[in-house]
Amino acid sequence: MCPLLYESVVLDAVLYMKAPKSLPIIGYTARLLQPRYKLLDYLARLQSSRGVKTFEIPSPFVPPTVLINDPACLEYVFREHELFAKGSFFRSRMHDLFGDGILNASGPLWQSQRKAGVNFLSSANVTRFSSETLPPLMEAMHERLTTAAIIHEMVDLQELLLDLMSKFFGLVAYDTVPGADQVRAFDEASAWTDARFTNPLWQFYELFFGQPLQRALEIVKKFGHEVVIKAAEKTRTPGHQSLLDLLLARLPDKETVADAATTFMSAGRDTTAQAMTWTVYELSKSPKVLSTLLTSLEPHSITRDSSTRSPLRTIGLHPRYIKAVFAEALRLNPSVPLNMRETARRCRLPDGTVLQAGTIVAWASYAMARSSAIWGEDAQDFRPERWLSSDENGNSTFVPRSASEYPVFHGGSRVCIGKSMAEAVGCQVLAELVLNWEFELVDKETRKHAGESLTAPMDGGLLVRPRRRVWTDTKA
Ligand code: HEM
Repeated sequence: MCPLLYESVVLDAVLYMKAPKSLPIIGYTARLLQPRYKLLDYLARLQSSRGVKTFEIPSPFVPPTVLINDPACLEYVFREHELFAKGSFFRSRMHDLFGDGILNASGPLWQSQRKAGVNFLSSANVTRFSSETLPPLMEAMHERLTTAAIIHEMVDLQELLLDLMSKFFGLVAYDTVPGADQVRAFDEASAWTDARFTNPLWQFYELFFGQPLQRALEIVKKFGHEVVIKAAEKTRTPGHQSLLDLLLARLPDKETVADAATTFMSAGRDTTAQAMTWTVYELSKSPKVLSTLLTSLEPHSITRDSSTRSPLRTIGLHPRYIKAVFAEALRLNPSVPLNMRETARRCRLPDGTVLQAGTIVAWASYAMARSSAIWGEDAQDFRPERWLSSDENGNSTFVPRSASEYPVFHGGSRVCIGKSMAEAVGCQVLAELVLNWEFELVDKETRKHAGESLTAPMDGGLLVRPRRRVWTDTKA
């Protein structure tokens, strides 16, 4: 027998295991069609019972798909980014919404957008945005919470945070705040796009029922087009280049710039707002962590008037603990809970699994976070301390984990370029919120889970009753 054929048959048969409880003929189709959070919980259970093995997820309607769980395999995927590409399965589903925007682009178009983005998200800009653009927007949010507190009204904190981030990213990237209709249209288009990944008959379905998607896409595209025209006509401020200026200088036409702009907005706004929402949720369930957080923040805060405190606005001065809280909340509630690549040619994963060209390689950050093989027996617990190590003088250091164990911001050459921005803004807003507000969950009993979207919004929002935090002395 030809050695290549022998390897393919034997290794595929031995190591290419089907995930358990796969049904005959339809395989995993029913599981893929169930609500996203059920699929994620199932994948987490699979990982905790079977460890970090690679599984085939069979479905007759999609290309061969495997789920990888081993950080060594994911490290290989991140390292070999040309072998594990975005692929036609991903791109065809994302194209209507993102066109040739960075998340969907490859080759020179990707490189140009990445350079523009990295340039734009320099640490000087991140500091400027979080110390100049954010504070007035936070003021407006405080006012909204104050009104709610006075009249004992409940608010959807997720909605407020999404609104805050829409305004923030709109201002820093485009000098324009998107309207409510535009934000709603984007959210709707995102949910439809997400459904394309699990509904094998999406083209057929959209032919009959896809009008809402078409309407939403029209609004999103119009917004992208308008901000680009506005930026192209604007007189430049010397020494100050907006994201759009950088994109216009590097990309071939205005349509691609509009796609790129919409993609950047989406990559930053939803992910960061959702991460903050899940962090407040985790804190509200863990009073001990909240109390440690307040104690850690207090020396780094200033009293602005009799009732309001602000965290110091320099990122470097944020105590380690809030960074650990944010990282831990994201670990358990990753903004991109499930991700994928497609093999460009036949290859073998580090665990021996042989993959044919055109195989979808998926991984679930949500499930990996719950794996005791990766995080230890308390993997399921919200424990920010796991990110900190203390020396003999009690000084703590934040100890990052590798991208392949903690793929929340992806890894390799397509690692998220907004990580520092997300951490700076996330920690800033969270510090300001917890220093000034107590949030009582309206529904304490029901476990919250992610809704249907390309990212992980909290389904049903985060309904809270805000109350001013009272600082009686120097301690919380
Ligand atoms: C908590 C917040 C965030 C999380 C969890 C997050 C996560 C991710 C992940 C998982 C990817 C990889 C997507 C893929 O290629 O499959 C990614 C890519 C990206 N992110 Fe973020 N992100 C966050 C915030 C931001 C922010 C604030 C920005 C910018 C303003 C941003 C800009 C980008 C861009 C441009 C890419 C594409 C990179 C490339 O393909 O080369 N992200 N992010």
